[in-house]
Amino acid sequence: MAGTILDRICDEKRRQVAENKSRRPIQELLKRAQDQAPPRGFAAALTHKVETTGIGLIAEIKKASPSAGLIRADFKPSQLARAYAHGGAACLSVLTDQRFFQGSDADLGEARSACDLPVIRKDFMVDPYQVVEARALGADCILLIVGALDDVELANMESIALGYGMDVLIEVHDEAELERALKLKSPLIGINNRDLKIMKTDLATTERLAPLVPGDRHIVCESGIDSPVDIKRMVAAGAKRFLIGETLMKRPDVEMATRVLLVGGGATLDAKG
Ligand SMILES: O=P(O)(O)OC[C@@H](O)[C@@H](O)c1c[nH]c2ccccc12
Repeated sequence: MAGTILDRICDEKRRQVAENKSRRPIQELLKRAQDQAPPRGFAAALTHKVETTGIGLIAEIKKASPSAGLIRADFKPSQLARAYAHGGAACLSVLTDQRFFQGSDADLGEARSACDLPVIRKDFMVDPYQVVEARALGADCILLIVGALDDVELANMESIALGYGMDVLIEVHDEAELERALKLKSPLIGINNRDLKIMKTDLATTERLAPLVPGDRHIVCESGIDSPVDIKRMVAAGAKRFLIGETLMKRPDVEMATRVLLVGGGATLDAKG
């Protein structure tokens, strides 16, 4: 049987990383990573918004995806970053994968320098080289997808990221993956409502897994959130942190859409409104 979409993406990623390694030796990246200002504090910014407004939003900058195709034609990462910041997001997520999401490393730099929000490099990490690359690009957090990595790879990449002072979002989709995620150090546990193996979303995933997440970890409810009603449903399931892309990226006025979603979902306004 042919592999899943996730397998295909990761195979392609391994090819790209091999290419990048020969083009840009790790020594060069290590130096660039070292020259960066310290990370902005991704998990801390989320917690701050949760404490001040009730909801911490990671707003995603995503031009296209394998499941949706082209999401937004008018795509300017710096403008979108400012809109999300003014709309009340705690953090940004920037897709840097080119082949499947039409993103780029440059998008991350543009978004991050346009505002003061912490940024997660949203990509498929299959090699420690990419963690150093993320820091060299200025990323404040990385994503590790449990379903794509073994325990040794996860622990290794997590420790490199934590060593740089970055945060790590550990993404799971089922009970077995959650159990493996809980062996790691990072408190940020992303429950992906989208099954990356078949690209279908179901909010019941968060309802099923949230009760199994210990109180010292923070649930990030990811994917498929369409409306304030969905937010309220996920809050009732125990989520206070959200990762939302498509719904916001499809709206012409992204700032307004962000605010409407947050306030409609039950967030109170903080000082910035
Ligand atoms: O656009 P949505 O349905 O709101 O989802 C955002 C985010 O959760 C999704 O883009 C995502 C979650 N995990 C990923 C891993 C790789 C690529 C993308 C993702």
